[in-house]
Amino acid sequence: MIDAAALDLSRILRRGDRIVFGQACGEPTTLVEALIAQGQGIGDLSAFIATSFSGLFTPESAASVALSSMGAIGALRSMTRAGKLAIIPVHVSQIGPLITADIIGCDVAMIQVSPADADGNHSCGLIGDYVRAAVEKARVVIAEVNEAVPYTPGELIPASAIDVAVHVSRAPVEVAPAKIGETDEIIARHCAAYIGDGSVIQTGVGAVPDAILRLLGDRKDLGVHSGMLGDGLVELVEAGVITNARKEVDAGISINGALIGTRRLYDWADRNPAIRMCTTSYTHDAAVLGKLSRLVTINSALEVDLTGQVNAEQSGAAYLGGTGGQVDFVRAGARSPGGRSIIALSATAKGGAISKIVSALSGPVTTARSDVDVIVTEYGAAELKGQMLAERARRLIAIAHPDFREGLERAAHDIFQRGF
Ligand SMILES: CC(=O)SCCNC(=O)CCNC(=O)[C@H](O)C(C)(C)COP(=O)(O)OP(=O)(O)OC[C@H]1O[C@@H](n2cnc3c(N)ncnc32)[C@H](O)[C@@H]1OP(=O)(O)O
Repeated sequence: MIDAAALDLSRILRRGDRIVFGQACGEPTTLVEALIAQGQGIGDLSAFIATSFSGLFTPESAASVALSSMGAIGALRSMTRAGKLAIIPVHVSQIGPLITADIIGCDVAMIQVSPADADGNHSCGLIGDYVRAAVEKARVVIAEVNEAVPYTPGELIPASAIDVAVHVSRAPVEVAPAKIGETDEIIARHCAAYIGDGSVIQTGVGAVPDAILRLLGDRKDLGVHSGMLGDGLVELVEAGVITNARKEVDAGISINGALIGTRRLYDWADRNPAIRMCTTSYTHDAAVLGKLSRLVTINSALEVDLTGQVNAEQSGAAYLGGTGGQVDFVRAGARSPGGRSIIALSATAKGGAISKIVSALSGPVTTARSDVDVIVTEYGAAELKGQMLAERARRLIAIAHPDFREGLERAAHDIFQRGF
């Protein structure tokens, strides 16, 4: 084990190496700082990270390492704005397999782990997801062993798999709960209506998911199977609302890939058998998800067109979101007996200047109209699964902001005049 000050990457990395970083709050910030400081001297380095909330990646850091990601999620928007982030459209379920197949290259894995247990195993702490795939593929594994990272059940990395262990004691990245606005609360009420006793929920983090969780205090035996969880989880588990008792698999355990929150969440998760951190090949896997009944998935988007095509990635030239786990979970929720998949978004953006229900998307299709189930805005829920195109347009216009409905009616008339 070495101290961070002694880390000389020029002795470990080779020119042209491809690096994979642990993501979200599992980002190894000491290693990222070292790479940004020393990368130019090594030369021609590239790296993949799925999301980043640290703020360490800036347009200037691109001089040390060329970064790619599945989107501009978290603090990566400054990078897309500056044209310094290469985007790989990929479902979260596929990131691990793409690393294993050497399509997302991984010569060096840079990860953050907890201190080792008595058996010499480090916990992946705040992130399960593609860490193991990176460790198994890399020529060199560099681990930031952080005393402040909780030991979470699930993904363990044996000390023997680590080539360079760097000892640190610093607060991991935290993401404070989002401020919940009036619109978020109304959207949350429409979404919560789909969550009953025994439902298994998947949400992202952010204002709407947090607002939904606050509305579930009277439900019984909720389950959790999610790609990420925030602070909102803790209260519902402690209140006995989330028990996972009725899940067909992983009964009694909240399944999760990433803890994205504050110290409160991290302390709660430490050696807590009520949670298990898993790989994305498990959290987002169709075969695993297919075993769960009453799965309700809730994700967000930038815009939805009148036929139900969902764009969660790009508005014109601005890359704002990402593919993420949306399609994995939309398909799973739609297939689950008694389950639903919800895309929740406010009806307008830019202070009400533009509608998010649109006649034509300004960016790519993230979720196909043939996969989409329920769209929710503050004006209600549009159930689209199995509906004809013209009926979809009627239902979506009904949940658009009133100021935009007339224009959307005219567009729908033009699009559907042949009677689709
Ligand atoms: C750890 C993991 O595995 S991450 C996996 C989870 N992520 C995913 O699944 C990826 C897909 N989802 C996403 O990326 C996000 O949920 C999004 C981008 C769809 C929505 O993110 P939010 O932060 O809730 O969106 P929000 O409504 O606040 O808008 C974000 C920005 O986009 C802008 N925007 C939103 N909609 C539009 C639109 N239709 N047109 C133009 N701009 C828009 C907003 O104005 C805002 O810009 P600002 O920051 O300059 O004010």
